[in-house]
Amino acid sequence: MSIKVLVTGANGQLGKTIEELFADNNDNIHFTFASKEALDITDQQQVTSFIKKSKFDYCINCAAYTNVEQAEKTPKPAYLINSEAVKYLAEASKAHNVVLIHISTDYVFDGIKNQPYTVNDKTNPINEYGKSKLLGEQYIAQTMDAYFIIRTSWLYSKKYGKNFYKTVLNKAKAGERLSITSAQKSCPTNTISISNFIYEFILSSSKNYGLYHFSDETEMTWYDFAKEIAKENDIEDTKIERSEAYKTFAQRPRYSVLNNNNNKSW
Ligand SMILES: NC(=O)C1=CN([C@@H]2O[C@H](COP(=O)(O)OP(=O)(O)OC[C@H]3O[C@@H](n4cnc5c(N)ncnc54)[C@H](OP(=O)(O)O)[C@@H]3O)[C@@H](O)[C@H]2O)C=CC1
Ligand SMILES: Cc1cn([C@H]2C[C@H](O)[C@@H](COP(=O)(O)OP(=O)(O)O[C@H]3O[C@@H](C)C(=O)[C@@H](O)[C@H]3O)O2)c(=O)[nH]c1=O
Repeated sequence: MSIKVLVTGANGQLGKTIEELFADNNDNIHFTFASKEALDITDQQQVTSFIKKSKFDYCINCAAYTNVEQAEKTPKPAYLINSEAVKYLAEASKAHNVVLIHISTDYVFDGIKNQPYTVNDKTNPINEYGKSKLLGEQYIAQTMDAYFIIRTSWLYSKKYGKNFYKTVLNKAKAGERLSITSAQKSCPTNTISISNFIYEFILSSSKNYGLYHFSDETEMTWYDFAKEIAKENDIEDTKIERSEAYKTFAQRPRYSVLNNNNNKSW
């Protein structure tokens, strides 16, 4: 029997990675990749009819509002996409027996802890993006049982989307001087790693639903990460300067390493 999987927000960096890795597979898993244009998750009617029509087994929600700076300035769209629309997905998934796989973020934490955050740690987001993502998590947990919420950190793809890796690489290649903060620490996570993690849930037909943490394992600051990016691409890093206080509009957690070994399932 084939397994039918809907991927929302399919043109983002995670959606594109899942498509590249798994669209052609020998596991009888049939993916439908829906871009924002094909399925706007803030349109409740569209969400309901899209999910009802195709009898999906899983929905991987890769759609999100991910501009942390802009969310702080004009929060409304972030709440619409990261909270309200997630509720629509949860309600439609529940009504049509679809398992919802939803991606969340290390920014649900305040960063005051000095040890990796477990799924049992108290959330306390310090910016609007983090608050909107936490509300999305809460809507799912209030609405349904058959879900996987996977929190990850500092996601990057070397190929797709807009992210820190590509920004730094492009600026460094162009010979620009970069001032990069060392005031935050977490684990950059390649979209390939989390795509594999997600695929395993589907392959295994796991019913250990609940909240998970998944990140790559190496802790570093953004400054360390920028240095790594230069090194990996054989670019001279003399123009990458450490900054203690790079000015931003949104606050970020000082420390948001996730503990991957203590997942909560039921
Ligand atoms: N990026 C990161 O560092 C991290 C991301 N995450 C989470 O991982 C998940 C995937 O993120 P990532 O791939 O990086 O995000 P991207 O921003 O690369 O992709 C998100 C996609 O969602 C689309 N989208 C926006 N609004 C809607 C809508 N109303 N309906 C349908 N699609 C929409 C975007 O389209 P468009 O661009 O046209 O608006 C974009 O294609 C998200 O849940 C994010 O919160 C978690 C931790 C870290
Ligand atoms: C571009 C740039 C950023 N920075 C700082 C700003 C910020 O503190 C940090 C990272 O900047 P960015 O804006 O790229 O990253 P940011 O938007 O904070 O990344 C976050 O995105 C959301 C979606 C998540 O869920 C998080 O896990 C995390 O990945 O680096 C510099 O210090 N120098 C620079 O030249």
